[in-house]
Amino acid sequence: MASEPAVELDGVRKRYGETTAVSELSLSIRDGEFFTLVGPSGCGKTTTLRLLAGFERPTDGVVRFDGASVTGVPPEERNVGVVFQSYALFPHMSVGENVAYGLNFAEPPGGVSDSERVRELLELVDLPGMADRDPDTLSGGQQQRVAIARALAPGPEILLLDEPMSALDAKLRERLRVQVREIQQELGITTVYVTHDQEEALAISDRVAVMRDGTPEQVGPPREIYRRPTTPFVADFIGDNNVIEGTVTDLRETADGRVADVSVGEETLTVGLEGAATRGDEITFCVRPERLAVGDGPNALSTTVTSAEFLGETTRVHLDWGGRPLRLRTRSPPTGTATVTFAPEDAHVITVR
Ligand SMILES: Nc1ncnc2c1ncn2[C@@H]1O[C@H](COP(=O)(O)OP(=O)(O)OP(=O)(O)O)[C@@H](O)[C@H]1O
Repeated sequence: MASEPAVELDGVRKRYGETTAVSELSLSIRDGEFFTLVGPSGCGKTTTLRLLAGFERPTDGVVRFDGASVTGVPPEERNVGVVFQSYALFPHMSVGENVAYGLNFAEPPGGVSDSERVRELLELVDLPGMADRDPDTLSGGQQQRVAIARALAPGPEILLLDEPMSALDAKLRERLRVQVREIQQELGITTVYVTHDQEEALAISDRVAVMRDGTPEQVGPPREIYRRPTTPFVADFIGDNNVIEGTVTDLRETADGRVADVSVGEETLTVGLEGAATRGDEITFCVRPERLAVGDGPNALSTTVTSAEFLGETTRVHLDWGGRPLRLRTRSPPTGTATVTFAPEDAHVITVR
């Protein structure tokens, strides 16, 4: 028999007066999984995490850990470790005392002494020998790792992280996210992570839920979310994308598979098709900027360059295609006018109506 999900939200809704913070929230998170909630500000990520931590009680629905309801169980009895956006370390305590505080008078797991547990944890978060330091003398990234060590001190079964990197600069964030993933893998701890940063979400997660207006709009592994967005919102929010709408004028079989001819303004484009469609359907598809190429080929679009952003290895070029904006990512940016093309199989159909 398949084991129970480590964490389950079943038909959860949370209202604050007139505001619905989360609705129709049903998610199953597997044991040992690194699961990320990503979405724009106000989509209900923090509320979801607070429901899991036990700081909030759902208006409707059930929260389960390992198959058992914890809906009315207070935070201190949930066996979760929580790390917030701000490090919230106690400035009058040493690093080691901060970590030991996380034990909250509980016996350290594994029958070790408090000081041994602190030593183990500081090693885990790559701050060995820092126990006597003042938190003020550490960098933001190091302080956040102390906060993680403190949350892990009593050996929780679930780790909850709410935007733990948002106070750090970009370089530190990139380094810390790798460290967080390594810590999580080493412990194999079920982790729920909240971020508004889609790149961060793709980089560290086993699975991602893209949230919008209090509901997950798509749940899946990073590659699937990136390659096969199921809604225009996900296509647009995750990574850079060109989302295009048109009308199906024909359906054909080609050597490369089934395609639809799609009328977009004055032009007809050909896109690969996996699902069903009929002539006259309204279709929304997307093409990633790195899948557009300058030159001749199928789906040749005449464009004008409006601006370009140098990103190092590649340049993001903003194009105007008959009044529609398009983005191209390339190592050899065009100037002036450019014909760009994309292969039908590089178009991903999002919706057909
Ligand atoms: N305690 C509260 N009282 C009233 N409304 C709240 C409360 N907490 C959250 N909300 C509202 O619920 C909605 C979801 O908020 P939440 O903080 O969960 O979003 P979020 O995705 O975490 O946003 P952010 O990325 O800005 O933190 C918002 O409209 C917010 O204003």
